[in-house]
Amino acid sequence: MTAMSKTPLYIPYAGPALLEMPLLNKGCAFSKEERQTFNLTGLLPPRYETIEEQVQRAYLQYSSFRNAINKHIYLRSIQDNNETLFYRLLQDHLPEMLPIIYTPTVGDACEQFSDIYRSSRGLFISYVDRQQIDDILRNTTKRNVKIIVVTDGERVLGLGDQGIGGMGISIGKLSLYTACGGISPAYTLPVVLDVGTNNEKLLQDPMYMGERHRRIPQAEYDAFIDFFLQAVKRRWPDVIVQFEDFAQPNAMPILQRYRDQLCCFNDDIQGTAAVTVGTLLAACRVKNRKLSEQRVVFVGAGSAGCGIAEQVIAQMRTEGLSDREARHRVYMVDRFGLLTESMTGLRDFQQKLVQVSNRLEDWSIESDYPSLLEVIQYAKPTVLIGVSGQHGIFTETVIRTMTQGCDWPIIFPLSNPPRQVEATPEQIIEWTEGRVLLAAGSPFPPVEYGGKRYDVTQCNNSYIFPGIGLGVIAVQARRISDEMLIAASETLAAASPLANTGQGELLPPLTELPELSKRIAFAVGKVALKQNLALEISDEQLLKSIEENFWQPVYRHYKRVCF
Ligand SMILES: O=C([O-])CC(=O)C(=O)O
Ligand SMILES: [Mg+2]
Repeated sequence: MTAMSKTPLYIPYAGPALLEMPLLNKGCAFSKEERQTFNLTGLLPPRYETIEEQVQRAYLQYSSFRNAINKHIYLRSIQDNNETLFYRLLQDHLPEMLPIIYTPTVGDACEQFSDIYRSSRGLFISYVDRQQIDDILRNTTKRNVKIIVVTDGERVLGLGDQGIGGMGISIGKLSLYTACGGISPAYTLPVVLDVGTNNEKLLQDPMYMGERHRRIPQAEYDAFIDFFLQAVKRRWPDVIVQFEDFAQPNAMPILQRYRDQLCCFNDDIQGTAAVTVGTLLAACRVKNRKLSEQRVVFVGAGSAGCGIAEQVIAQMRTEGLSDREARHRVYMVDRFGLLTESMTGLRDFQQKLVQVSNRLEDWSIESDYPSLLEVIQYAKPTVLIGVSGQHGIFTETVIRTMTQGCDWPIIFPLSNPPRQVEATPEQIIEWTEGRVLLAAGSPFPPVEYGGKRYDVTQCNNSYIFPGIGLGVIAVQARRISDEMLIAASETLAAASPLANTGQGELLPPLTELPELSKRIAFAVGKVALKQNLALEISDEQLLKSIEENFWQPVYRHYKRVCF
């Protein structure tokens, strides 16, 4: 794409200030005429460059950094200097750069946020500033925000409480909304709510840039979340709010409280569920079996695990099982073992997923609750999903025992980043002797085993959320329903190269993410229309709206206007 996009942009900015606006800056791609018009002559090296030439230089510099975090810092500095160039660079090198701006390197960027901080991006909303919330939302230069990713930094990936370091994940997710979902960066806003941190290391760290106090009490916290969301609604009534990396005790209650009040969703609960069910459906298609025939064990019964489990159950019901039958097929294992009806202290959403005791009567178990290994021995699962954040919890014995009980097990170690993974793809391939349908939550390099190369499918939310955002914007949906998420999963499963052709991976390559996001957007938009949650438009108009909303990293021609 070398052509400039057609319509000119009328802007009142000029001189050095224009070069400091990342949404408008073009660096040496400002033409001679533009340099005259906007008082830029002499402020830039004299050569006029194309974006391709700029990408070439940036890529050379990028490649000169050896380690991932330095590459991340470099890319983020381009993003803060010239967003069009940043996204064009990403577009040209998507599979290489996705792990740098997103999982896994974004985890390091969150942990080291204050150490590597360079320039401002997004909004830092502190509890102490809450009375100024309306002013804060007016302080951003972005007037027409369509997607906010907000975190309170309490459970960043599998890395726990990172305080304001959570800003890194809000920025990373929104970069994917643009790179893969075509949402213009002018419409996105990363937010971190600073409600303190319980991370002692951060509280003691002289570099830490957040408020230095422990997390505020629950009642104040709940009121603050409400205060924030009401202010957001006043400022941008139609915005999509994506909740990201909230800790378990808050994630589900916030979603339940607000999902009928504004257009919001929780990526860790619903995005993870949608991508996992989509990948499971693809794996079942490869095996020529239904999801409702599988027995599924989850390791990790937090909001992510329980969210996926509910979505699996919903899918089994659509395949003809009763709710009871479906729930019998799903086993949740947490720190203390299998969730059973005799277990106390469970949260509401866990309570619905317990196994009834009389189904376990034949099991001979060693302590109060069956261990993971005992669940594998007695329940004989065909699917094993890890969302525990516990590295090494899928031991060799666990995997070998599972393999004895079923042909072609489906095993998804989903915890992020890679050092938290339940077992590495290499270990799982070795212990199953290559007879496994595998997907991991983070990117992993291909595995050589028995003279064969196994590419590792990445089952990550990034296959889902950019398409949902695009679909919601294209039809101006008012809410995000479960049915819209199911449509996203089904669209993903239908795109599985392995299921469709017997070749390739379970999910399409990352290079296809933009095209896949458009297909997901179409499916999501159609469901929103059917449910009367959106504008009344035809299929052709929907397709057109998706294309029109899909922003491309191409410089526009500028004309000068006065304030
Ligand atoms: O960011 C990712 O890669 C997936 C995700 O939401 C999480 O692990 O919290
Ligand atoms: Mg997350």
